[in-house]
Amino acid sequence: MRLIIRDNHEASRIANYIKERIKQFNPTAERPFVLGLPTGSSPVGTYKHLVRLFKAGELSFEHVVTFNMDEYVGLPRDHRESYHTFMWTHLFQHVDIKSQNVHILDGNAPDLDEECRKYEEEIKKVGGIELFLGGIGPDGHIAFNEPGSSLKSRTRVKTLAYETIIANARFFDGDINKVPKLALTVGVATVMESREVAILITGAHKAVALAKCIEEGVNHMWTVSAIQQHPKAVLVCDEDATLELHVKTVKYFKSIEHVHQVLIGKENLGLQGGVKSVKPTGDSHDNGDHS
Ligand SMILES: N[C@@H]1[C@@H](O)[C@H](O)[C@@H](COP(=O)(O)O)O[C@@H]1O
Repeated sequence: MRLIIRDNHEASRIANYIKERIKQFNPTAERPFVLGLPTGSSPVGTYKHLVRLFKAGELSFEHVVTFNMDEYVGLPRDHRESYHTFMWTHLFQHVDIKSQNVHILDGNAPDLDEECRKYEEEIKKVGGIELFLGGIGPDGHIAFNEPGSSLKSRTRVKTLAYETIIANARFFDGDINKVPKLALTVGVATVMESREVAILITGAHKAVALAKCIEEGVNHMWTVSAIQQHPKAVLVCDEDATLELHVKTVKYFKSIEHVHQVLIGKENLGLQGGVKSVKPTGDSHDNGDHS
């Protein structure tokens, strides 16, 4: 696993990385690039840059299939805070993605369990997720996999933790009563089965979660910690999010990153398998498998 610490949340680098991954994959209608996507404030800048790249003619979503992480239950699809509205507002309506290639769980489906089962099936049908971009909650949840979720969980209905309801009240006029109490979410295993995972973590309010995630063991009370067992994972965080980490941990990951940048000879997210001639030894700074 890699930890990349930036002074600012460098949305353009992440967007560029996604662009590069899609281009390298060279997707076609028969073999699309399958991208997992989050909502929340963390990815907004990344989506803005992806739109910019599309408008500049540098990126096409024509053969990209997306699966979103989660959706509230019972919120009308066209509600301003539904994740459907979020995704179309921030990304999909601005790019050339085909609407049939967009997958977002339907929180108003008559049979929610069936909706979740079908979602997993759809993911399987397209050959699994290539790259899952994600965010976390202050309680360390990934998607809506709240503390105590099984690390083997699949897409299902979840009751939101009180902490999450409070955190998300900012989107509902600060009124916790307006925040839906249930959501549909991909499972921890659904995310971890994707071939690559990139998680954005910003802000001091997520510092404890980041520390739990990388300095302690895999634990269902901090579901993002499951990422420790992923063979190709990266966490991108800002300085504020590192506040609860040991100085030694921060120095370690910064030095790894520094060496990596020197080896590849150029600034990039450090996610790419750009080292062709030099094979560094040890974990976290190899040819891009981030293990
Ligand atoms: N279910 C979503 C998560 O998928 C998201 O990662 C989290 C973080 O949101 P933000 O980026 O706004 O902090 O918010 C919600 O809880």
